[in-house]
Amino acid sequence: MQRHGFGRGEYQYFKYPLPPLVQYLRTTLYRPLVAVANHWSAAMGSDVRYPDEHDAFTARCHAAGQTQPTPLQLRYGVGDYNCLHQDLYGEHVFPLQVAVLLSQPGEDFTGGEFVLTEQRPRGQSRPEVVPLQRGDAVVFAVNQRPASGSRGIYRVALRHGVSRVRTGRRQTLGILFHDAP
Ligand SMILES: O=C(O)CCC(=O)C(=O)O
Ligand SMILES: [Fe+2]
Repeated sequence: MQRHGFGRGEYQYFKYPLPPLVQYLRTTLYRPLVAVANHWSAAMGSDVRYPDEHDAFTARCHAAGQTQPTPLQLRYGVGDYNCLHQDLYGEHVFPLQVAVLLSQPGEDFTGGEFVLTEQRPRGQSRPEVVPLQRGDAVVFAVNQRPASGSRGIYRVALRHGVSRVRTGRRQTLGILFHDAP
């Protein structure tokens, strides 16, 4: 889990060409997320805009030397966990990512909860556990998202991780839309 952050467990990045299902999920999930990404970018005062199709965004990553695919499979056994982290690898960052739980909580494993923390400016981090069943996907911010308060829009910084697996085995599919150098 070194490159992925820190923790205990196995992870495996897919290579190009991606398995057809992973490729399909990456390109089709991208489309509805572009509107959110562009809205967030404008709200946070950034000039970055994301193209409608994932191919065009991949071309942008590749032109900047970010050519390594980032979708990955993660496997956690007893005692494994994933420290709170952000999957930032280069200049080009698509601000949302997806994780799909491939195992059934309570049957295949216990513990191993998907955890997010949200940090408001000058604030402490607020934890959030996202309850997932096998086959559920969670869409979450890679780095920052805008939030509105009484004094306008401010940035919330997110981190994500997985609490310790207590019994069994937990598997996930992680889909990031930017590639890595
Ligand atoms: O195993 C998980 O639920 C989270 C994996 C992860 O860190 C990711 O998909 O980026
Ligand atoms: Fe991650």
